Amino acid sequence: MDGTLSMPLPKGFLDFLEENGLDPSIYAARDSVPRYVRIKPGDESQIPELEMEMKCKLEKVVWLPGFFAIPAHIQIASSKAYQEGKIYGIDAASGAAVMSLDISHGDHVLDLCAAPGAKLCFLSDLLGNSGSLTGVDIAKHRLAACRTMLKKYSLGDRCRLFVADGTTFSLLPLRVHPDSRLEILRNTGEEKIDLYEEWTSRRSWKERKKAAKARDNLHMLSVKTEPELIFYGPQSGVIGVSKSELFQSECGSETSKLGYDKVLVDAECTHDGSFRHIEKFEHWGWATLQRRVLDAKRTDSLTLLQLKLLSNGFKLLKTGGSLVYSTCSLTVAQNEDVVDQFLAANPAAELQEICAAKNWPCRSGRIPKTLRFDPLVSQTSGLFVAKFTKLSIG
Ligand SMILES: C[S@@+](CC[C@H](N)C(=O)[O-])C[C@H]1O[C@@H](n2cnc3c(N)ncnc32)[C@H](O)[C@@H]1O
Repeated sequence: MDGTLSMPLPKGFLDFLEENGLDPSIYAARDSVPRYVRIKPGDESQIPELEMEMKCKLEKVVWLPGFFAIPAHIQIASSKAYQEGKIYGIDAASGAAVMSLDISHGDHVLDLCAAPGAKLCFLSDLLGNSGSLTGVDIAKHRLAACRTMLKKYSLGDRCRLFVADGTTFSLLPLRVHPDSRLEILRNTGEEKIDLYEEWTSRRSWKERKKAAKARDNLHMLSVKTEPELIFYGPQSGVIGVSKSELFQSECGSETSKLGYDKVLVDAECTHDGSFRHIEKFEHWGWATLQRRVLDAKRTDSLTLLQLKLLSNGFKLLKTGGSLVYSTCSLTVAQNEDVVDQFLAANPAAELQEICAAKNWPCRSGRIPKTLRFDPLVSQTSGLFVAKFTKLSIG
């Protein structure tokens, strides 16, 4: 054990850090890292009331608009503002990953690894009443948690959520004006039956039977063929669309024009940069950490997964659009190495400078233009961020 750390780390984890050239002292800095909250635009006037309720000062994060730091021991879950959906917890480094995308009014945005949904909420928050947001995650129960969050924070109006494998997901954004679709729905008589109507969590007996049959088939084939739509908001563009239209996959050349304007690939990783995640293993047992994080075979398959997610996210990006790749691992294997392999295989991909980062408390990754946040330098959780654009070639 390392005596300088307030949380004793097992030898296996320290070896993992050493093998990956990571400094264990970044975990010692965790006690001084605050908790971060974002206040939804328009609710800033509630700050004094919030401070009284939480018995602490909300320190403005000067480099990240709308973000506030509070002492790490303060729990926001019991506060009225949290329960009323006016503030949500999101680490400042996660906020920076989202800000790197430079969301503009009207953007169609894809979040390829969306659950549990903090970045999804922030994306929706930035889009406001414009564009669309598509969230994808392979874990249905985790994506269901995203749905709960979106509803709680009233951020789901323009969002649709698909349970799907992000390495093969291929649905393009619906670039139609939601209102024109609603008009079709109102005026279409006999075909209405095939068109999506307002989303409801209650499903008819017929739909439940159909879903059960699909599950049985899936079980027999043990493959998932089609993404499962588990939520869509009234302005997501889904209402009034037919199933065949919604599930029409991208087809090569179309994507350059009709793909997403912005894509976030916040990939599955070993989470070793997130000390709050590592801390959980104190309760779950360090053997679980060994199995889930340190196992070399798992890490190898993870880097392959990360590369596939990044490559597929890029495929779905329109020409001139921006993609952000992030992980909460600090290992080079899951970050710079993945970026190098991706760039070598994708001549249309170009690394971009993250302009806003000039004033951010982070350091450069091993590849220029990439960023690394960590508790020591940034007073945040650990995060790697790289931004790409898609060039028009050939
Ligand atoms: C680091 S978490 C994402 C955190 C999320 N962006 C947020 O801000 O709350 C990674 C997510 O990737 C999902 N995932 C793992 N493999 C996937 C795959 N093949 N396709 C899509 N999602 C995947 C996991 O279920 C997990 O929810």
